[in-house]
Amino acid sequence: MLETTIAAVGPLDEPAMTAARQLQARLTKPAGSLGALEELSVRLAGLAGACPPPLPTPAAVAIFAGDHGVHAQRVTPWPQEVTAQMVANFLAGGAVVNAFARQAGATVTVVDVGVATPLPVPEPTAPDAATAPAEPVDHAAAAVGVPRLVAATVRPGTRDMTVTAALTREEAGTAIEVGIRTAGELVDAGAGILVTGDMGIANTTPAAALIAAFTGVDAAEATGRGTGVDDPTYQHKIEVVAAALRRHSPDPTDPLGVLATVGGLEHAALTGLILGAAARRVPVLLDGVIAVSAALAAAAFAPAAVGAMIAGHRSAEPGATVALRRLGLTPLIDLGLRLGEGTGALLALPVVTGAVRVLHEVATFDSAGVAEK
Ligand SMILES: Cc1cc2ncn([C@H]3O[C@H](COP(=O)(O)O)[C@@H](O)[C@H]3O)c2cc1C
Ligand SMILES: O=C(O)c1cccnc1
Repeated sequence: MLETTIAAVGPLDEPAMTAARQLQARLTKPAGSLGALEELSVRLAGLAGACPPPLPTPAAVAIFAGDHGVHAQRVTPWPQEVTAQMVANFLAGGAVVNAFARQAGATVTVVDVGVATPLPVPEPTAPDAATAPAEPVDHAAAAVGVPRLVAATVRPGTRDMTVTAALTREEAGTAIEVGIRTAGELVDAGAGILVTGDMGIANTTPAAALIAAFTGVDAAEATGRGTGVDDPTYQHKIEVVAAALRRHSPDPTDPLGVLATVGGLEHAALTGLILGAAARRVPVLLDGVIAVSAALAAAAFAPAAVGAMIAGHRSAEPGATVALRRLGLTPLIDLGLRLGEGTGALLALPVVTGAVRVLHEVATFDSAGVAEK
């Protein structure tokens, strides 16, 4: 499935991009006045092979959840059980990603690709103060439905990458295929854009290792404070990333090997989601540092996959900026977010929709009778 997906990832369609550039030039606004939205609209035309491209709606966020053996190295202050507890929170609709998904009218699919502790049994559905929205939900919310859980555990968490490979190549490949399958199901169900989400306590550590492995920067440049570690823990976390890189010397031209040795199950599944979206020529809106580390892997498998990627936001994690620079992507928003789950990407969704809506709805100088300069 990975091979056929990679083979299906093609270049952007030049005639559609030319048509979009020509249309942008005729719309009732000074040329270039919509800044980054103009180039985004051109790229989405190239991805769809049509001008205007379809509105990127409805949106579907896929949150891949997994645990990490490197948690044993004390790279995060949070207990591993929080991964499973947050999955339950996603399913109950109580996390930040749920609030932003309701706002954006996005569906939420949670894919357990390797949570190590049993998922808490969900409470009966009576809303309580913790999960009930403060106001009646608007009609966008009515479209999003109930968060869905897909059980696709490859193994209950990775191995500790400072001791051994986090995954076998086969396990990494299976997790990638979970992501490809998820992309296919969401697109078949009508999604016009896929949004990346992640949950996995300690997952900023393998994200940093992946970014260092694919870009060649050293561990200190790729590593951030994740959920917010203190100075001694931060220094230790950099050393953990450096130790994993020394142990495995991952080869950036072998993305499956990189994901297996220093990656994570949700990182691999996100790689598959991105490749699956690119193969179906549907845009994929990237969230934070976990998403962009997976995007580097996707680009290593299929360089043309970058054409389907939109950087939703600039995570505060320094590795995210390193990865975005390498991918040649400019994030749409920069709000100092460092949460993950898909939250930053969902906030950027109206920007993407706006970029495309312009091509559908804005009058031309001719049609509106507006004089040109
Ligand atoms: C309550 C809570 C909710 C979260 N939602 C996303 N993350 C984020 O933080 C984790 C990564 O940070 P680190 O590598 O420092 O552990 C991931 O689970 C990520 O999705 C959360 C973390 C916590 C604690
Ligand atoms: O950028 C992210 O996605 C992120 C940052 C910190 C912690 N968890 C996720």
